[in-house]
Amino acid sequence: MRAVSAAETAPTTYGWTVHAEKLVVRAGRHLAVNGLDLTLDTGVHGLLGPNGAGKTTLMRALATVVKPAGGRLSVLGVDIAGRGDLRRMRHDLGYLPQHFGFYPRFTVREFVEYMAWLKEMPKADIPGAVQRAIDRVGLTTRADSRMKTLSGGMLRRAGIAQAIVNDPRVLLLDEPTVGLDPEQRLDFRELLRDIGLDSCVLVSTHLVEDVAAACTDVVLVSDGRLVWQGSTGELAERGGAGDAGDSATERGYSALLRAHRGQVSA
Ligand SMILES: Nc1ncnc2c1ncn2[C@@H]1O[C@H](COP(=O)(O)OP(=O)(O)OP(=O)(O)O)[C@@H](O)[C@H]1O
Repeated sequence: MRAVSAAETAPTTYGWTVHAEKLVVRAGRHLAVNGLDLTLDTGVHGLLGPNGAGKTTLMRALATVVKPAGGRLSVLGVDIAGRGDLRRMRHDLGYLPQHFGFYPRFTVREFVEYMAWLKEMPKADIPGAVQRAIDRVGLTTRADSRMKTLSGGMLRRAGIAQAIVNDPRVLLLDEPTVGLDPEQRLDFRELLRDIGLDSCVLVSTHLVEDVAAACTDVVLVSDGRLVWQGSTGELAERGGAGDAGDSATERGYSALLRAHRGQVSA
C-alpha cells in the first residue's frame, strides 16, 4: 500500500484528476493535439490511436514537459495551461517517456534514487521507496547492475521503477510494454491494476490486448482529438466480423477508427 500524505486526506477541491478542454499542444510547428477534450479519474486508462495521433504529445503536456498552446488543461486541480504551481503538483506525477535518458554507468538503484531526488522526495524515504519500486518491476536481482549492462526490456522496467518510485497520484506511461517478454508483460499488467486502484494511470500502447487485460477504460485519439472513450467491454462490442483484428477488442478499435475516418472525409 502507498503512504497517504496529508494533502491527500484534505478535501478534494477539483472535479477530475485530469481535465482537458479544447486542448492544443504543438510538436515543433505541428498542432499534434488539436482541440482535445478529456476527463480522467482514478483507474487505468488505455491510450490508443494510430501512429502520429498525438499520444506522446498529450502525455508530454500532462507531464508538464511542454506547455499547451491553447485550451484548458488541469491535473490534480492545478491549471497546467495557465499559471498553476507546477512544482508541488510534480511531486505527485510519475512519467515514463517513450525515450528516456540515463547515465549508463549508474546502477539501477542509483538511477531510481537520482530520479527520486529530482522529484524532491523526503531524503529519509528514498532508500525504502527505491527498493520497493525496483522489487515491483522485478529487477531485485539486477538492482546493483549498471544501466548499460541491461537488456532493452530491463531498461524499460528500470524506467517504470523511476516513474512509480514516488507513489504518484497521476502515472503517465508512454509505451511501457515495448521490449517486455510475455512473462514480464503479465506481471506488468498486474502492477498496473494494483496502482490503478488508487491512482490515475494513463498508458499509451499499440498493444490492444494489453488494454483489454489491464485497463478499466479506453481513450481513443486520432488527429490530435478524442475519438471515443469508454470501457474495454464497450470497445469490444463496437467491432464486427468484417473489422480487422485478432480479438473483439482489436476489431472494436478498427471499427471506431474506420467510422471516425469516414466522418472526417465526409
Ligand atoms: N518535433 C516535431 N516537429 C514536427 N512535427 C512533430 C514533431 N514531433 C511530433 N510531430 C508530429 O506530431 C504528430 C503527433 O506525434 P506524436 O508523437 O504525439 O504521436 P503518437 O500518437 O505518439 O505517435 P506514435 O504512435 O507513432 O508514437 C505526428 O504527426 C508527428 O509527425
